[in-house]
Amino acid sequence: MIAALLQGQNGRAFLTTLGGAVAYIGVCGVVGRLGLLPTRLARKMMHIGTGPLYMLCWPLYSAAPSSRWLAASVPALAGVQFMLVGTGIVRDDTLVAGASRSGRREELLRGPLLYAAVHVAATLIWWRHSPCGVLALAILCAGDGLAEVVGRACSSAAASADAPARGGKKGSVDSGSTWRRSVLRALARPLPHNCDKTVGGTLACWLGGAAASLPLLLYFMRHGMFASAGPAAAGGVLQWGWPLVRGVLLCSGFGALAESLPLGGEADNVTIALAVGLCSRAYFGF
Ligand SMILES: Nc1ccn([C@@H]2O[C@H](COP(=O)(O)OP(=O)(O)OP(=O)(O)O)[C@@H](O)[C@H]2O)c(=O)n1
Ligand SMILES: C/C(=C\CO)CCC[C@H](C)CCC[C@H](C)CCCC(C)C
Repeated sequence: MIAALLQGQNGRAFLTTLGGAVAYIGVCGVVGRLGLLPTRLARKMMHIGTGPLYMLCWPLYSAAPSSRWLAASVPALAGVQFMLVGTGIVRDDTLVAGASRSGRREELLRGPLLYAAVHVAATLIWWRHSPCGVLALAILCAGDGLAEVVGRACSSAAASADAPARGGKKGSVDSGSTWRRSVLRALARPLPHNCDKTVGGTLACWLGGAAASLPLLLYFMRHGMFASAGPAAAGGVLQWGWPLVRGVLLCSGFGALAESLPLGGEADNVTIALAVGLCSRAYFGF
């Protein structure tokens, strides 16, 4: 029965998605364990890459109603794996090295598990018949992921740009570095409503989320993924042009606003996806 199920188009699609998940998550783990990247960046690589790669597999599935369940079973299985490792039932030091900040297995039970749950929910609720799921996951992965990477980079670049000016001789700084220092200071400025996050990080979330969403939406449109909604869907917005770009920038802006909120913990994995999904539903209409 299972062999027969795995022989058809959906079986091949499932095995491709599962194989991709094992491979990509494994690579991130090895990168973290071998110290090829700092663990924080290895974790960001996993956070940023798994979602878009997962969605690239969606057109492989058939139009059968069961397809979304089969696709969603991959993040669900990953979530089970993270739960088993996070609780210590299964030992997987490579996975811990790739998915945790501190190297502690218990961390897998928070952000990563929520992230997997959001992927399951977005797949079952929106699947590939609506831009909501694509936007929610793309902005959660790319936007939220880049926010930390760019935000930290801006803060440290601004701090080191200011260091010689404080200690150097008067007049020893040329206008070019003055301009650069002003830009870095502006990007490193803390947000008025959340002093733990910066303007640069939030801009990266907004623009990075939009930059990841647009090609994915165009990829889905090219595969006729939204055709079931009918040509009049979204008032014809779902085609390359300013209305599409405007909608993506609006949804990504809502995602960046949600990411910037001082909610603490890993709640932003849910709030970003929810904010983007609702904004997308309001703008595109389905
Ligand atoms: N809009 C943002 C987001 C993050 N950061 C920088 O990245 C650090 C960590 O951000 P945070 O979102 O709290 O990261 P995590 O919650 O650890 O990451 P994740 O969302 O993947 O759980 C912040 O302290 C800040 O230095 C920033 O400058 N601006
Ligand atoms: C460290 C992470 C998040 C912290 O906010 C990433 C956690 C990874 C997920 C548990 C993996 C979920 C499964 C993927 C969505 C499936 C990817 C398949 C694709 C082909 C690589």
